[in-house]
Amino acid sequence: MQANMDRIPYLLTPEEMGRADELTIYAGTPGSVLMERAGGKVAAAAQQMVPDGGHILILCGPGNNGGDGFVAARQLDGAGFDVSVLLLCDPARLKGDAAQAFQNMQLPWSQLTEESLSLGLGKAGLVIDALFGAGLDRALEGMALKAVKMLRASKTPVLAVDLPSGLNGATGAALGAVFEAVRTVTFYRRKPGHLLEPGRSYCGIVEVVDIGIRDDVLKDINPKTFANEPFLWAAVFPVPGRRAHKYSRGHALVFGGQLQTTGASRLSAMAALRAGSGLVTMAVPPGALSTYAAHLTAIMVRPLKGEDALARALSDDRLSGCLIGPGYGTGSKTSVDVVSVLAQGRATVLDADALTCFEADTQRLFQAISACNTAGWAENAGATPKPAKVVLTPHEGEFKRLFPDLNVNNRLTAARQAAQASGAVVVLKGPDTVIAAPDGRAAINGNAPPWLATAGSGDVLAGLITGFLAQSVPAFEAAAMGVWCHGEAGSIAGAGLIAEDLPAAVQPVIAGLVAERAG
Ligand SMILES: NC(=O)C1=CN([C@@H]2O[C@H](COP(=O)(O)OP(=O)(O)OC[C@H]3O[C@@H](n4cnc5c(N)ncnc54)[C@H](O)[C@@H]3O)[C@@H](O)[C@H]2O)[C@@H](O)CC1
Ligand SMILES: [K+]
Repeated sequence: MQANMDRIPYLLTPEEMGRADELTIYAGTPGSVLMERAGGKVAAAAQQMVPDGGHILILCGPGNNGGDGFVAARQLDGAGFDVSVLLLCDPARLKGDAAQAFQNMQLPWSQLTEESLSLGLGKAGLVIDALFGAGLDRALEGMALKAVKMLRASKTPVLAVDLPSGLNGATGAALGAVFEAVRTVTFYRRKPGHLLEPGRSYCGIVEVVDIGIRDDVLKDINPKTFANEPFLWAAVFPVPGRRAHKYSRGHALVFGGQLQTTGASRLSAMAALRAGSGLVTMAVPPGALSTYAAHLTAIMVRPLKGEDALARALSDDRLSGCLIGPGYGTGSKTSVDVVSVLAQGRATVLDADALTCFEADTQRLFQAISACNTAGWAENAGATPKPAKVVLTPHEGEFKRLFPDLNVNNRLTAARQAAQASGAVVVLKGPDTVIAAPDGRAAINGNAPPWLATAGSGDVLAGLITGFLAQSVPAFEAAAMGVWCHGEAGSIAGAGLIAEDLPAAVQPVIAGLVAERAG
């Protein structure tokens, strides 16, 4: 259990981290000891960043983040480095462990002013930002704000303690001006703000260091936020057994658009096949059938013909995952078809047009999702919400159309609230895609290269998730593995990629995951 908790990529909000500190202190490790270890690790990082004898300027704030700075100053001085300490507040304001660390420092210090900072920057090879960490509760102002501007102009590298000052650790939001670090040393576990933009861009390289907090505390805290890394879903990653056949590996149904827009859903279907779905069928308008057929080989194509075409397409019991939306059109027929698909109770991904068409009537969508989630369960099968079967994959614009009241600037909370409101797993796409489940779990993705911002990339993602759903992977994990594989495929395809390159690039990603699991 302990070994596994080590590997689960938990992210702790600053409040949860405060609780981890409290529980550790309660269990017998004084806060001053934690601070000593934290400051020591910061000093060690600083030593790697400046040559022996280099000058290090340490900016210390009024709380425990500043306390870590005092400890680092003492240890760096002891190791022979030339350090200057600039204090933002009156030392009389320091309290508790930080006041003690200041006392123990026994080094000359100065007030942080424009003059002292300018003097320090003239000789420093590194600045340690120990102004504010988890306790920041408002935008930087006064001399802290001026310091951000002066540091930016001086181009001196910054090592941030816990978080670059000015950044909200829970949301990754800039509360105003923020220090730009080349490296951030944080304690015990990463915080959401290290992965969510713009926070991630301000942090530089994030290093997580051990300060002696034991994983036992996690049982009390029960964190529900994770980095989207393979350990999160490796246990349910679908690997075919030796006796597998194509019918045992799932059958995905992808709905295709009209003749003018066949490309989007074709990309999705290819991706569903690459994700490992044993069979993929496309249900397409009869007038576009020959176009689809001419461009697809391993994927079956069926015409959606006649009044009950949709019902017939959905009647195959072996279908295990559906995707509707890419290139489907935003007319009222789309919303009717989506409701019909969801009424079948199958695991389903709704993307693009299948989201936009509900802009004026989101309740109808949420009711259809609820019906999908409960389909197949006996009415008396417990009152608890049923596991989500539906995945929504909006980009920010689509998200705002479906959830106009939610604040997309706080992407983690917005995605969580959207998942709760809709009863679906919500994949809020972006450079820091957030995957949120109605049960409160959320994962933040960090491996997507900016080259993925290209036409058709989202269609591939929707297809990957559908392919995993079709193999009976639960919705949250299917969405998380789809997003991760998409990011890795983007890195493999590399600079200059186009969406057509992505399905093939998924193959080495899957091979790598399987090899890692075997080894
Ligand atoms: N025992 C612990 O709790 C540990 C805490 N550690 C450090 O402690 C930090 C958290 O310490 P604190 O909770 O004291 O918080 P901070 O050190 O981040 O600062 C909180 C103080 O700053 C003030 N403040 C907040 N925003 C301000 C603004 N914009 N302008 C001026 N003043 C502002 C607050 O009123 C409060 O007095 C962590 O980030 C980490 O660096 C580490 O030493 C490890 C152990
Ligand atoms: K800081």
